[in-house]
Amino acid sequence: MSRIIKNIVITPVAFHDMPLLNSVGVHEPFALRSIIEIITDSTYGLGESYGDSAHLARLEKAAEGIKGLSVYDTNAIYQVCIDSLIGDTSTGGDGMAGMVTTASVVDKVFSPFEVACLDIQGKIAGLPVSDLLGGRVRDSVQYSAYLFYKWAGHPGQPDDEYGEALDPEGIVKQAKKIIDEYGFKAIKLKGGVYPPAQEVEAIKALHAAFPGVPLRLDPNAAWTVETSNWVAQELDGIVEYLEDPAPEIEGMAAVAKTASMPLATNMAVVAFSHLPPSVAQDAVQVILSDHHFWGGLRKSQTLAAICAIWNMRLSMHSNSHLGISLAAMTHLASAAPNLDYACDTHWPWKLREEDVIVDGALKWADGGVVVPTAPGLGIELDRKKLALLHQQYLDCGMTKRDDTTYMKKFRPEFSPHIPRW
Ligand SMILES: O=C([O-])[C@@H](O)[C@@H](O)[C@H](O)[C@@H](O)C(=O)[O-]
Ligand SMILES: [Mg+2]
Repeated sequence: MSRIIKNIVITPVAFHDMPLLNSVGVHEPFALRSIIEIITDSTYGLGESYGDSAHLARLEKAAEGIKGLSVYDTNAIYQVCIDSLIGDTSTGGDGMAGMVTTASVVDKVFSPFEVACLDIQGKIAGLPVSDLLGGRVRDSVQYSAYLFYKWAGHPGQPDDEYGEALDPEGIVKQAKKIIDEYGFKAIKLKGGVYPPAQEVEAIKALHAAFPGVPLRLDPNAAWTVETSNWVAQELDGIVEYLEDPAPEIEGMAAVAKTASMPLATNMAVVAFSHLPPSVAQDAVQVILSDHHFWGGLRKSQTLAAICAIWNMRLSMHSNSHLGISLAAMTHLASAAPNLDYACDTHWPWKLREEDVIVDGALKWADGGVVVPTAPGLGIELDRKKLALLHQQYLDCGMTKRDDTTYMKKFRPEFSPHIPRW
């Protein structure tokens, strides 16, 4: 099988999303992604990334330089990504709505190409990607029930299947529905939406409704250090970790001094250069890895190794995504021995039928995804579905994720300023 990259096709897609609330606003009716196909003479490999226009332009530029390289030469591919960004002055555009602002742009651009190369390497070797990463330590990867406060439906549209969740009762109802469907064994609540006392009440209601189930609360840095300390006291013995209570490494370090539970982050420590100051201050005890911005699967393994050395634990972050990302996340988590928290996924918030991969390769069972054992990522592109979601991208007219502007359309007084409480 040929190892030389002959062509790269990048297709922007849009899929329906529900009105999920967070500290910066509310999800729009569609989430955007980019689907990356690396093509050789004999096969193809898949990657998935953000779909904002600025990110798409960066991917396209890097792709030009990557053509002609070998799928095994990921060092050269990384260098092309570095070079292609010289003089890039565009800002943002990563599809994270301003919540993860200091991740490495090079790592974000490189990631989907690396995943697609590993997909091809696995196909050539006749081995699943998990084997290329050192082998599976678990046959199924656990995910958490990722709960959101949400409106019943997008304004002006019918209610969606999950309906409204604006108080503790609504959150418990949502948890029951998601857990009934997927069997999740850990629960995360996205906070930073209501005053902390109400979110604490929601966690306590979940604790009462699901005794013994590990819980997490993530306000996306919407609280001051003082407020975070109060929440930490209230949730002592109730949450397995508090995620990004306060902004920045310094804020997290100040909370960590008194909080009884570990602090986790996908905002304060999002690049390798953030690790030394964080470790020095013992600011976070759990890193939420995310191969989309930590530079792919192998660099995520480096992160896992660093966490093991410095006695930090590892979990996994998620944004809205499709099946290619879920496959990559699952292979990575299956081969990371110290990734023993249930990973985050936005999966339940998309329509089941909306994806770009052939049905059946990713199987949900008991709150987890069974690690595919077919060569590569173990998934195939469904070109008809890809064309549909690409058409949806063209028709929806969105070119970037902007939760804040969408929120302001309905609540003009809304401000995404943090810390808010
Ligand atoms: O999708 C959302 O609203 C989340 O808030 C997401 O954007 C965050 O990046 C993420 O899930 C998190 O854990 O912070
Ligand atoms: Mg988070």
